[in-house]
Amino acid sequence: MSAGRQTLIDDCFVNDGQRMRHDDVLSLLANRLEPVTGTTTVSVVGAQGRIVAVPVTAPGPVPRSDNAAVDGYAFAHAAYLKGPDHLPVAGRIAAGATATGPVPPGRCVRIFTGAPMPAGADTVAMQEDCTVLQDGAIAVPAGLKAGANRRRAGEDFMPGDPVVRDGQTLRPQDLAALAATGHGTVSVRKRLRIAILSTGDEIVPAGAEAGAAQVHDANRPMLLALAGQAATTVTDLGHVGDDADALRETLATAAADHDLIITSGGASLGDEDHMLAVLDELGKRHLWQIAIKPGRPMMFGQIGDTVVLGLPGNPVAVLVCFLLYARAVIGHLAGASVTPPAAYTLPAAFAIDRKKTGRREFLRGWTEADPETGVLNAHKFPRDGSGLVSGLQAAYGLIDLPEHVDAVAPGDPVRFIPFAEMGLMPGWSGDG
Ligand SMILES: Nc1nc2c(c(=O)[nH]1)N[C@H]1C(S)=C(S)[C@@H](COP(=O)(O)OP(=O)(O)OC[C@H]3O[C@@H](n4cnc5c(N)ncnc54)[C@H](O)[C@@H]3O)O[C@H]1N2
Ligand code: MOO
Repeated sequence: MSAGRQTLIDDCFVNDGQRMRHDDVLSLLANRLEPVTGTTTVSVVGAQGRIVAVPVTAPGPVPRSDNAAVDGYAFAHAAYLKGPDHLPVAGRIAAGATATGPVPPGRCVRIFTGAPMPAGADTVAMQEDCTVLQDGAIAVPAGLKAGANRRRAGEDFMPGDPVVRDGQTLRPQDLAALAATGHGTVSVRKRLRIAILSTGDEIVPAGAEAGAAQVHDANRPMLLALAGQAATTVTDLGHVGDDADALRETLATAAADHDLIITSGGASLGDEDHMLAVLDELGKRHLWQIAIKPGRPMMFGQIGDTVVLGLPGNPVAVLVCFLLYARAVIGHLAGASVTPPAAYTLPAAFAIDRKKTGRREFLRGWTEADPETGVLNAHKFPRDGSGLVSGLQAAYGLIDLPEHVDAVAPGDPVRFIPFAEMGLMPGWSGDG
């Protein structure tokens, strides 16, 4: 974060106990956060996942000239309409060659896919449709339209057309567009510096021996993977116990050289939960307690100019809070355009007899076609516990039940947000 830049407004306007609505949390994050990353120039090769800092336009037309879309024979359509259907071959143009020409009327040139159209030719007959006659002339079938099998200069990009816009996260096809329009480099945001910390006396690292009262640290590998994208660098701060001094020191040290710290655990008000007190002591808190389930005790604040997100300890709350809020925070700080994920309205394949109104709930779910009707339904993981990592694995997305809903009957329309819409892509295997 640049020195002297005030990213967050320094007031703690949320009273403890007063829970903020989901939409208001998103507005708060959008209003209080701005990009903190500088810019750098990188090669187009390998730039996937980086965030565009400066919009790019096409300097010239693409294709750069009219060219053949197929291997075959190029000729003037007007002469072909009037003249004989066999055309002597007047030359040959391969892809990459300079166009010769002009092609004399009533003649054709041998041409290959991607080769520039010679002057005097506007139409290409595909070689499979043509016959090479004994005298070497080409018999062209009747019925070809003017301009057939010809690609026009600029039909993909005209000079000045936008190629990528600022705030856009570069996808492989965007790299193709940059390269196709002649760009070898692109100006992108520098990587956002994120630190990840687990808290709790009961936590032991993945792979360590654990007693019956201990819990393996599931959150840290998940958060490191979620936060570790091309547009970020991620520091693993490991784990601290329920010790206010150790937590204070770890957070203060990390704040010196990170833009964002994400913690999990210790977010509520138990005697061993220290996040709230330590954050209040070291910095400012802007939010604690959201009217959602899971993830209610998430906190958002700052230590100096470093943003702090204190996620609850339950792994389900961690994933949900990351996808709903941390992703938006990272986007705002890293200079990305932040847009709400697309949600699909689908019939519920489950029932919920009673839901508390005034609270937004995000259930773990997936979609499945009804075997009889073929209609896609939303299914929910049968158990709701916030500690169930297996439910996260079974899910393909979140079922979003708004505040006013008090029950769900089978067939009721519900909003389903696929994980892929929140940046969690399924892998290569068919079943995610
Ligand atoms: N009296 C109240 N108790 C609880 C409340 C409440 O409002 N009043 N809220 C509940 C809700 S909702 C949640 S969520 C949790 C949040 O608690 P904390 O953020 O303080 O988290 P912990 O107590 O440290 O841990 C909760 C749970 O998660 C396990 N955990 C923690 N870290 C990890 C990790 N890195 N990997 C795997 N599992 C982890 C931890 O062992 C606990 O089981 O509080 C409820 N209680
Ligand atoms: O809301 Mo707590 O976040 O998991 O149940």
